[in-house]
Amino acid sequence: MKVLVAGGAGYIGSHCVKQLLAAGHEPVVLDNLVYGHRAAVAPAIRFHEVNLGDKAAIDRVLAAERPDVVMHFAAFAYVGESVTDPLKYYHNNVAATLNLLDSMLRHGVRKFVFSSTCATYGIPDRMPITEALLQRPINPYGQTKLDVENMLKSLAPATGLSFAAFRYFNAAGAAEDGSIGEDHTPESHLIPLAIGAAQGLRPELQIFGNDYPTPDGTCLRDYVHVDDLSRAHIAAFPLLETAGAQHFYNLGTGTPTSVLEVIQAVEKVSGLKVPAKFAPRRAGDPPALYADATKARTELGWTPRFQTIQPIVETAWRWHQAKPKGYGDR
Ligand SMILES: O=c1ccn([C@@H]2O[C@H](COP(=O)(O)OP(=O)(O)O[C@H]3O[C@H](CO)[C@@H](O)[C@H](O)[C@H]3O)[C@@H](O)[C@H]2O)c(=O)[nH]1
Repeated sequence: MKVLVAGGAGYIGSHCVKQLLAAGHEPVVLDNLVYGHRAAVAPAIRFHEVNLGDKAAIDRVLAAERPDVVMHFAAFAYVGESVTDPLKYYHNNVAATLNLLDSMLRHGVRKFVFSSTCATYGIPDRMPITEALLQRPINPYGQTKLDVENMLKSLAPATGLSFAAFRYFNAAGAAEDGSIGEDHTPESHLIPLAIGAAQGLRPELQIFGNDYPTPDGTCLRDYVHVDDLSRAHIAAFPLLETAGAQHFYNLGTGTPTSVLEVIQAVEKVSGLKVPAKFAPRRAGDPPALYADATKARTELGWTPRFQTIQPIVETAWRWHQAKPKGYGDR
């Protein structure tokens, strides 16, 4: 398949591009490089430096490339910031996606894979989370992703668009060869911050809340390896052959891991101490989120190779050791 990967220079997108190549597909990357890194995409891959706010530019790319499938990873994904600047989230996560879909449909491209999130569930009534649970996001990040899911649902019957929307739990880890990994500027995610603190490259880690109703008082999350996520996207291609098909899948291991357990894993893997202190809760953080991914397992044959936090942190640690100096600078 020829696959246009929007956000292909970002964290999850770049890992997916690598997996697409390995599976014999033809990825083409579209990215504005505001958060992505050119160095995360192999030089041989065709690259369009385009902002999804620029409708004419997207149109030109779609007309020139005519891909079989579009995968869409380009979005803002920092939960804390979504609380302080929701408008930015509507521009970048909803309006930008509409531009992309509009252009796709005008050029007869009707297969779409969308990065959604477990943040669409908000604070769920039950755990683990199945796809059937009510979606009631508690931050604009989750809300904008749910808005796009709803947009896709209403477009599919009318336009023949077929799509798979993946509700990721916490994407984590790095390519096993250490070539690419997580690097956001500014960084807000737990594992890179904990590793940076251990290396003495970042300030002491703040643990956001130790009074949650969880076994050790810190939030529980479901950390899923980025290569496992990527494999699910590729496994969905056959489903997109049916015009108007709509698919939603949770992607997580089902293993709940607390913030303190992540810190312990980083200390064990690195042999270093993570300097950390307790801080107030962060707005918009649900106490616990972990997946029931039975649907992806049965319908896509998807089984995550990484089931627990330590081997995931091992890949992240390897990447942080290998990362070229200045990689995230701009
Ligand atoms: O400096 C930090 C950073 C994070 N945390 C905690 O660590 C956990 C994980 O946080 P983070 O790595 O920021 O991920 P989440 O906020 O859980 O958000 C991720 O998980 C969402 C689903 O909830 C995804 O959709 C988002 O893209 C992704 O950022 C949370 O309990 C945070 O409160 C800290 O204690 N200190």
